[in-house]
Amino acid sequence: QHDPNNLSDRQIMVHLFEWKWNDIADECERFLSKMGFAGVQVSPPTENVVAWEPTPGVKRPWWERYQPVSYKLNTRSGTEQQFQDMVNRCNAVGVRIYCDMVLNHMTGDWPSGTPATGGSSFNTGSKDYPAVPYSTYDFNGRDKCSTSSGNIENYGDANQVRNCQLVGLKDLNQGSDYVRGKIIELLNRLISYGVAGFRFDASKHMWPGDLKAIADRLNNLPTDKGFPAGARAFIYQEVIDLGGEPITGAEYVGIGRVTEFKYGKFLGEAFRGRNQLKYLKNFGEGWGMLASGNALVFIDNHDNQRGHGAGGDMILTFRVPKLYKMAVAYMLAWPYGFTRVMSSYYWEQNIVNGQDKNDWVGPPSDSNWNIITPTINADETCGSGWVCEHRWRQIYNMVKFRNVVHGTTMNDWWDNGNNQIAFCRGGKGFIAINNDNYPLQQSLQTCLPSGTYCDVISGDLVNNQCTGKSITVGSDGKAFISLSNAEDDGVIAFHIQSAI
Ligand SMILES: O=C(NCCCOc1c(-c2ccc(O)c(O)c2)oc2cc(O)cc(O)c2c1=O)[C@@H]1CCCN1C(=O)/C=C/c1ccc(O)c(O)c1
Ligand SMILES: [Ca+2]
Repeated sequence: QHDPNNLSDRQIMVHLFEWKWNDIADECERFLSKMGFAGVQVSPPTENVVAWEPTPGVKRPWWERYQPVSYKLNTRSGTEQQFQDMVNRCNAVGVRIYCDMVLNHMTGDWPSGTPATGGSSFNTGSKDYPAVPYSTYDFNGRDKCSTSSGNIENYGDANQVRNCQLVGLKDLNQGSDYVRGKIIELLNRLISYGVAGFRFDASKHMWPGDLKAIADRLNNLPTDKGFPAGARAFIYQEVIDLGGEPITGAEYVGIGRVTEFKYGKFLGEAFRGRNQLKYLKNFGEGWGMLASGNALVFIDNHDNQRGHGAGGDMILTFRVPKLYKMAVAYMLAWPYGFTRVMSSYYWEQNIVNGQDKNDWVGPPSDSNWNIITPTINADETCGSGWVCEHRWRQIYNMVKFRNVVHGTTMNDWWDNGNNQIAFCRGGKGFIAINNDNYPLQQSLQTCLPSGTYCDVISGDLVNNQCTGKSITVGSDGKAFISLSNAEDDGVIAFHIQSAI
């Protein structure tokens, strides 16, 4: 269903991509809880293939975790016990855990003897995964897929997209009672540990009817893990739908929310100058996107931040920090969808003919290929190869902003007819964005009570002082907003809880 099972004063999820379970638990307790995050999307917890040089030079690519070998909870992020500890520790401080679940397929083709993160054996030639167990009868074969290769060849054919193999990945038959039973058993085990919901990976490649049948048979969330009686798992389905294909996100909205990839694409285009920001006045359903209550929105995700995924080269990432922070600030101030903040790790790009040859690089790891624990610097940013966008002041302060204004609508929109915009959220928050190449200098309606407020983008409210800009609002709610195009950040934002 569509409710994230979040605490009411927490409205934003963070994707701690490739983090270890122990490190996520630490982050819940030392940062995510106090900053008002609703929950964490964690990487797939199911045992996956150890992808050692599928092609020369490629070692332990991030996408190995999207090739399950079994439903045992042993991965580079940790053991089943560490997983349970993480869920308990995060729930205890009000931060939910959402699991990224790869249910559409098992692995691609691998030589016999290829290892797996939990030591299980498997044979891709005979589609044999004894640790589940799955055998060839549990997969879509020639009876379901009509292409000569057995793989998806034409995204214009909805049957192929569901019943054929995605890039050679062994395609499970979710129409089979046995396969449904194994999937439901896995999801109910995670529910019993206190997980609040699931990302259904590659949902476009599964029949909505099968997903609904599975979702309907899940147990209620356990009251002994702090959920209200009758609570149901939050479900958000990855459906890459940028239009132009027969399969649309709309087919899946009855089961739960759907990832709205148009959102990040449109904002990437707008902030990169392809579209004037003034058009963002009706951003949402008015742009052909899903209904707000059905949408899971984000600026970038683990796949398209590498340039080739959905939205391609327009997607904003940590590599263009000024534009990225402006787009994230807009997303977190704008009353549409349930928002997800990406938290990445660094990798050195090697762009050849517009494509990053290193787009496969996995998380920071040591000489034994164990994932490295993020170090936290004195200024609360991350080190040792982790970007931790969620720890950037401009981003975590906008998480707070979104929580403060939750429940209000957007009002008092202003724009300069180009790329300077501003708007209120009820009488609780105000934001101005300048993406023109000249200063924004205007007296604007902020909708806030008169007083002095700290800009939460350029600084914080500390010891009743503003470490960044301060703004004085008059009795008419107006304030003089000055935002040069030459500043570090093209945003000013303040709210009733950043008042001095
Ligand atoms: O070139 C690649 N893949 C072909 C183009 C991307 O196609 C994939 C899509 C995909 C792309 C576009 C679509 O419109 C679509 O319906 C599906 O979804 C996946 C989901 C998985 O769980 C595992 C995968 O290997 C893929 C995948 O390869 C490289 C090498 C193999 C993995 N991979 C990748 O690039 C892996 C990508 C990947 C992995 C996990 C994801 O959740 C995801 O969204 C993409
Ligand atoms: Ca499928």
